[in-house]
Amino acid sequence: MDLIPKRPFEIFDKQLDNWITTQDDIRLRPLNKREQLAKDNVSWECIDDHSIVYKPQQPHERVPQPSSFTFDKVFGPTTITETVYEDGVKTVALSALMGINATIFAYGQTSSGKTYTMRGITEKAVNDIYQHIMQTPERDFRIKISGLEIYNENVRDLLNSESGRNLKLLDDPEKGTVVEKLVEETATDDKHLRSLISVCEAQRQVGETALNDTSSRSHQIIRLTIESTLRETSDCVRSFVSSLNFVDLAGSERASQTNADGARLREGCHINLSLMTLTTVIRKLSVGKRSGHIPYRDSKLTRILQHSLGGNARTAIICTLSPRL
Ligand SMILES: Nc1ncnc2c1ncn2[C@@H]1O[C@H](COP(=O)(O)OP(=O)(O)OP(=O)(O)O)[C@@H](O)[C@H]1O
Repeated sequence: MDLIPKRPFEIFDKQLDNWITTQDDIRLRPLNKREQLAKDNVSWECIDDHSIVYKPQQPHERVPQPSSFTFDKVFGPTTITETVYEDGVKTVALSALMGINATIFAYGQTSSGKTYTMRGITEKAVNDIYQHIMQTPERDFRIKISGLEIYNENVRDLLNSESGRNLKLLDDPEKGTVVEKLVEETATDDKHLRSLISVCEAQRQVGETALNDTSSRSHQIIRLTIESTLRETSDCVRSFVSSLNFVDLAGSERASQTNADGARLREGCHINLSLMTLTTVIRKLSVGKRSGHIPYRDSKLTRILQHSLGGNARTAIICTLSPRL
């Protein structure tokens, strides 16, 4: 699986005061209007396609050590999402067409560009999936979609607003963890699939923080289940079933930085705890069989994604980074 680092590195996550171990890509977003008006400086410099370095803004500022980091790919502020998709996560996404479970995460602090990046990536992947279907007339494809969000450790169906705010997780002996009563729709074509994705995005819980007027306060998982069967009998593998997960994580944050209190503060605690569990699970998977117990059950996010993280699975993580920390 893809989480085994080819070049292990650690990125200092200033928001959580926590080291996460991962591989894969990082995308630095450009300064937004507010930051430009405030004449903010960019705190990071992309040295080349694989390296990024932190530039302290104050003479006595605490700087993460080391202050330069290596990734599979570094995408600078002028890079468009199409390039992030093509040069980064495309091969992982399209492996779901070959029967391999695939998950793409956007991870980063609040307002760093996770939702912006993940929407673009989902759009490009849907284009490629339907292009592949057109070019593979010998197979019969069926695409199903479900969408959920995990908000304060409660699971909500994004395709069925009537289903309540706290769906149960059940252990199925064959399928692993399943979400009770989660609606799964079959897409009739790409247009229908796009409209269902839009329904999920519109249903998601957002709130205002000091860093983002429309901050996503939940983890969102859009899951495509791709089934394909060979029309004629032959020596080739006849049927594939796999899932492709697009996971837009809630932003990691420090309460002081987002001026959080009340509901926002409670949300932030849940968000940070489940991100901690996710990083622990990923770190343990990265070291392979020696890692012992993997605490999937410590958060709903990792429980739901268990089969997509371990086993017959490929994973890509895009860390998004704000130009100002
Ligand atoms: N690469 C980019 N180019 C241009 N604008 C961007 C880019 N990335 C993000 N933005 C803009 O920055 C703002 C914050 O982005 P976004 O909402 O995607 O952040 P987020 O990480 O999902 O935040 P949160 O965790 O608070 O939900 C949005 O207005 C978005 O349009």
